[in-house]
Amino acid sequence: MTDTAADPVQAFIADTVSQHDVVLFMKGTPDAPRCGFSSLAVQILDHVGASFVGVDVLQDEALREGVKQFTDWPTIPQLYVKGEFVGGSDIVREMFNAGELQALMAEKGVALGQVDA
Ligand SMILES: N[C@@H](CCC(=O)N[C@@H](CS)C(=O)NCC(=O)O)C(=O)O
Ligand code: FES
Repeated sequence: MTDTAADPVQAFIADTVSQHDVVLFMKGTPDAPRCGFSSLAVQILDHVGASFVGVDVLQDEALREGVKQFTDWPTIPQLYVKGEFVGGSDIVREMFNAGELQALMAEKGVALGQVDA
């Protein structure tokens, strides 16, 4: 367990995932992903119509490492829904293919098919 109060990067991650329903820590931005794994996660989120906040870990080395510590998951991308870690691109793809990603969003009260403001 990391002490978020003592670590500003951990605190930033905790705040970000609590303030936004759907957050993708990724390489690059949703409009310009800089890795195929991040690109795949973006495409799936767009496809299901989920509005999400993309956080580019390539902008900050401490964030790139910190997000791995946050949920003890070694890679990027990382998807969070309502503050809970869902998985990386393999898990997101498998859940999408099984209809489970859409079900998870519905279960957690995340509106799909909304146009970004
Ligand atoms: N199989 C992984 C693919 C993601 C992956 O392997 N990411 C690597 C390359 S982009 C990574 O984050 N490595 C650590 C790093 O770049 O800091 C998934 O399901 O998300
Ligand atoms: S940046 Fe090389 S695999 Fe993601």
